[in-house]
Amino acid sequence: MTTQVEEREFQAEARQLLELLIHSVYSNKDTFLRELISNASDALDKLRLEAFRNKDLVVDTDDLHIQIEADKEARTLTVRDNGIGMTRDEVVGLIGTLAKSGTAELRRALAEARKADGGEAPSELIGQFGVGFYSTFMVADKVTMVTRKAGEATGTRWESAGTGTYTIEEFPEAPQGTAITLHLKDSDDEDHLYDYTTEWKIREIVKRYSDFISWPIRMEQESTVDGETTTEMVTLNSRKALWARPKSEVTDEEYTEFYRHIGHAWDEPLEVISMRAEGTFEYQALLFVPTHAPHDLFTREHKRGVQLYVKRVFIMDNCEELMPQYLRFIKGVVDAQDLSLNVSREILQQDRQISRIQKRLVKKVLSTIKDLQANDPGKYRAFWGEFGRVLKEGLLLDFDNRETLLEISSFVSTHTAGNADEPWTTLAGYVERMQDGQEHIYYMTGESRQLVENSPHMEAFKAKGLEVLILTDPVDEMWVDSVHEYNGKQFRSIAKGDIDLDSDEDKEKHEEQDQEFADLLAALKEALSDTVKDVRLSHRLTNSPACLVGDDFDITPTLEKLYRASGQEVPTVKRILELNPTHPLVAALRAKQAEGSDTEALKPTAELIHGMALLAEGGELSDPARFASLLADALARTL
Ligand SMILES: Nc1ncnc2c1ncn2[C@@H]1O[C@H](COP(=O)(O)OP(=O)(O)OP(=O)(O)O)[C@@H](O)[C@H]1O
Repeated sequence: MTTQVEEREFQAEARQLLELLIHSVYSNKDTFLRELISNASDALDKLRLEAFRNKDLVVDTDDLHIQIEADKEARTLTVRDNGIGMTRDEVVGLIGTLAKSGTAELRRALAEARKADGGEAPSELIGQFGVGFYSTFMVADKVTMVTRKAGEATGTRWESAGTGTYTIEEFPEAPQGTAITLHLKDSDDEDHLYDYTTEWKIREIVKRYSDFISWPIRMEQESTVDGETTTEMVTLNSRKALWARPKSEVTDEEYTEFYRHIGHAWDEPLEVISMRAEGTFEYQALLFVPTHAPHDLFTREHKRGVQLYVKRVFIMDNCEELMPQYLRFIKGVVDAQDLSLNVSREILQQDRQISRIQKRLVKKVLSTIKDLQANDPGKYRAFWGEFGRVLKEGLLLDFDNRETLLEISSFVSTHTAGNADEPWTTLAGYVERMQDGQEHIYYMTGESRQLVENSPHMEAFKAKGLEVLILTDPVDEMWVDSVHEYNGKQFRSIAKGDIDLDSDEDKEKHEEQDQEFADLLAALKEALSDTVKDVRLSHRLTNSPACLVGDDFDITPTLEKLYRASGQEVPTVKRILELNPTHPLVAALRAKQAEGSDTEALKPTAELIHGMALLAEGGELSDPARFASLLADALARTL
């Protein structure tokens, strides 16, 4: 059979990354072996599962393992597995391109670091990201991969020096699985580039990073007894499932490496949660709260959550039935004893035991966060900064745990804004600071802190020193509509409904003002009938002439925008224009009206006031050109 060697180019991003790795002075080069072993272990998991599910697949699963072969003379190191393997298209797609999350994030971080430094990016950055297969180019100047997908008749050989191109050809004699051979660079201890053909070095790396891998990692070992040299195959890893060992017997380092393996993560876990249930339905769980949020946490691509094992056998990644959406950042393993290996997503969805496990896991995660909040505020703040936005989705979705979620949530408020040490308040903190006679927890939603803080709606609250929660995450727009109270105190939007913070005495004055301004209000209402549903006097303004408010159950303009951005049709909600009777503009307008100016003449001013109110809260004018021309006319008349 003729095999044609084809030369191809790496995708542009992959080329940049390779360039970086080849010239990297990053000190921890040893991690390349962890990445290769991790990929091989995943490939073995996949094969076992596939063979179990697809009885027609002709594969030998008797001795699934990983083998490391070092050749001192040739200066090569090979990591071989007899796992699922890859087709030619998969090799091109998975290895030749760079669609992966971690690497995209790394490129972004590098570009940012470059911009900040104005020069070279610190190569230490690389070490914080899993660059997977590509990390081999830190230690090798040529990499050869031979692979055959389980069930396929022929294999593929891939080779690259990492300099922009790779070759790919058919390789009929490839055994099932994948063998990756690194043609090692010369060792240079100063550059942390060790001799990766030495047995002790390989042993050390496997022990440190991959001891828990459940498949045997084997290597030939030479020993000389009485001048006679013999070789034997030894297994380098203990293969102990970490979740089955008591927490006291596992070191932090072991947990970290395990977390990195299952979570495809590069950071340290913030918290480790270990659980076990015995009795009618036995399971063990090992969960991790990450330190950093992955960048794709808010995209549909985000997939890696909790893995399901059944009696030590890997069954599936991202088992949504075990962890609700709003805790999708939690990584880990649940190993259930009493499920069938054949279990499918459909079965899991209906399994009452599984939903019971989920309930317990959720309670445990939430109580861990609560403990952090009480006992380690620094860690809690780090957690909240990374995952608060996701956790708040639970306020909408998890009715059972709503109270706990409200307790462990934090918010920016007018009391905390700008305080770098204490940027958030809990609701308990807010309630403690409530003024005598204050009944509600006040909040305002909006697109940014600055817009909310400077919004006219805040004026009376600032004047009276009343604290307001500043809610600027998209999810805030949603939960405030379904969560009505915390500890008996109702939530109240300061941009909705009729807010009146004044005393009884003031209220009498308001009645008089309402009468005085009645004609003006009616005329403005008529002039603006296409845009607003009512015009009334305001009791929340002290400086601005006007603001726009919604009725209690109206959706906010920000929410309207969010719905539209997600492609949903929403009717435009007409709002209420509130005027400040003490503002000179409003007072003068009333005087003019009393003199008998007609509604037509009032119309341009009415439009301008409405436009100003919209701009003041950061809104968008529907016809900016018209607003500008009305403004120009009005100014011209003053000159
Ligand atoms: N030994 C292998 N056997 C089968 N497939 C493999 C093997 N090594 C890599 N692959 C495939 O190539 C893909 C890319 O591997 P790579 O190590 O670059 O990234 P990854 O493992 O997906 O991500 P991460 O770097 O975040 O761990 C893998 O997802 C897998 O599908």
